[in-house]
Amino acid sequence: MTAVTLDGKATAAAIKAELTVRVAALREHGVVPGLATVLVGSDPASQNYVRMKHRDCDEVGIASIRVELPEDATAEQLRDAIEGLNQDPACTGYIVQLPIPKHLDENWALSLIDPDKDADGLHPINLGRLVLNEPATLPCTPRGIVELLRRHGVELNGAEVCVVGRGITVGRPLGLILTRRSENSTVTLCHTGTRDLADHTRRADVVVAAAGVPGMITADMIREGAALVDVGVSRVDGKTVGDLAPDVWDKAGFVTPNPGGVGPMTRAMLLSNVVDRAEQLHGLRR
Ligand SMILES: Nc1nc(=O)c2c([nH]1)NC[C@@H]1CN(c3ccc(C(=O)N[C@@H](CCC(=O)O)C(=O)O)cc3)C=[N+]21
Repeated sequence: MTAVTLDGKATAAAIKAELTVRVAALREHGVVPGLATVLVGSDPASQNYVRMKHRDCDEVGIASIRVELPEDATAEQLRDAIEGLNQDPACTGYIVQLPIPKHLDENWALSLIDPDKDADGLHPINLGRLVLNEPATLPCTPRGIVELLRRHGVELNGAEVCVVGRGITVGRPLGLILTRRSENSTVTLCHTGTRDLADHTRRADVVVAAAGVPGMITADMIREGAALVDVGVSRVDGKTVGDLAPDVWDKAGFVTPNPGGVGPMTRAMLLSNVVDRAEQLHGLRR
């Protein structure tokens, strides 16, 4: 274990402390930020994530609203729930917990969210703003990864970053964020169609593993001293397993533990997006 730990849990705690101050200031202006979650169905992992998000809200003083729909909810019920939150002044930001049951269209549901209350940054308007270099609410996991690297002094300016995975919540938006002038990285976005993955990961100063394939990034695939970010969440024998193999710790310079890395940062950035939204909705920023 020679690598420095990119401690997401501790960094998230520091961010939550900063947010607590901003929430208190909002409350002094008579503004109470409120995060709502829409959970469709009863997947135990999703229930757990939603529970953690509400616990985080309590910690920093954000009010929280839970909306729950049955597994067999109709598109009309989901639309009514989303439109209800768009109209609800107590809700300053919200998310539709993904995945939703297969009979419902995820992109359709995301498109119904008021972009000004989109705490996940996954509404097409916000993703479009990101592409266009306009101010946008950014997706929580990519934002959390950038923040975690920055707070540990990992250089992104001019760095070669290899992102493994082209999903809508992580890989694709992360590539867009890192190639902005403010981050200034050179990004290689790898995926299941990549011919020689190791050829790309070996050249990288930073590897972000967001493929969801347990242990797929091994020590022989990375450059000595590289920073490694593990986004993978797979269940193997009742344990959470990431995309990094344990042997990377002896070769890398920085590694995110998993759990305790990207997950807590994702939740902290959700809170941060809610506070940003509440400040903006009430004319206190931007
Ligand atoms: N609309 C939407 N937004 C999301 O942000 C979203 C989503 N849907 N669907 C599911 C994924 C997954 N996700 C996680 C967040 C935190 C942890 C997390 O904090 N994990 C802890 C461990 C948790 C445990 O103890 O089981 C850790 O890594 O240390 C994990 C997973 C957010 N997601």
